[in-house]
Amino acid sequence: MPTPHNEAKKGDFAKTVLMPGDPLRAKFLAENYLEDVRQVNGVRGMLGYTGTYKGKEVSIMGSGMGMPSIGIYSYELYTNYGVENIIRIGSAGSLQKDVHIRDVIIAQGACTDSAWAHQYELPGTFSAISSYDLLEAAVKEAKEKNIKYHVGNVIASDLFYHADGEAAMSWCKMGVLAVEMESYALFSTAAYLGKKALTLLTISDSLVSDEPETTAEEREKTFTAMMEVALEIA
Ligand SMILES: O=P(O)(O)O[C@H]1O[C@H](CO)[C@@H](O)[C@H]1O
Ligand SMILES: O=c1cc[nH]c(=O)[nH]1
Repeated sequence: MPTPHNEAKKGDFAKTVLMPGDPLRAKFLAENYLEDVRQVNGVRGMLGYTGTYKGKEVSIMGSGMGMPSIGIYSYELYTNYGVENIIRIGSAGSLQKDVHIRDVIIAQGACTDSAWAHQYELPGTFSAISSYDLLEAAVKEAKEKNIKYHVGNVIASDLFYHADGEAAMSWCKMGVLAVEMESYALFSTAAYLGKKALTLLTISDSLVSDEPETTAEEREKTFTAMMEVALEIA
């Protein structure tokens, strides 16, 4: 049952796993929101926890940065541990002037500059989308919590530092809300395996305005609106 990247045993993960890129965000969330919490993975420092939230069993585990990393962890959670739903809770850079620092994005779909979907040998382009019931539940919860949120497309990029500084502007023109680095692989893996996935993002910086960006500590500990939506719908 353990994998090269996960030492958890069968039954250690809940049906729903919340996945921040940063394992320390997983630790923060587990320690501050879960009851009866136990660590289930520590391989490579990719911390994973299972506990209860309002009486419901939930797991939280880091995904690491980028599509190869979330591709490994999500595939193993879905196939080896019987996980049904993965909700990514990440940070992202805004690509639209009306998407501000700390706003929440509920990702309806993800574009990519990666070759991720080539492995499926499709006779065309795969549109990676989130699971509608998770999306609908997140929108309902965000409304109830009076959170400032946007629903739409994101770009999952292989590149954080792009040689072409203007590359993001092409996605901006297509109405894409924000840039991050994992959702295309997550949504595609879920589709391929017949599982469910959603991404919630908090805007940490802007590529289109001079709003001051958030610090690493703020990204780890203060993106709680998004985290609470994810916990409620888990
Ligand atoms: O905050 P996380 O979830 O890691 O998400 C974003 O932050 C990392 C880049 O700084 C990438 O993983 C990107 O997708
Ligand atoms: O600009 C950003 C911010 C967070 N994550 C990214 O991938 N890009």
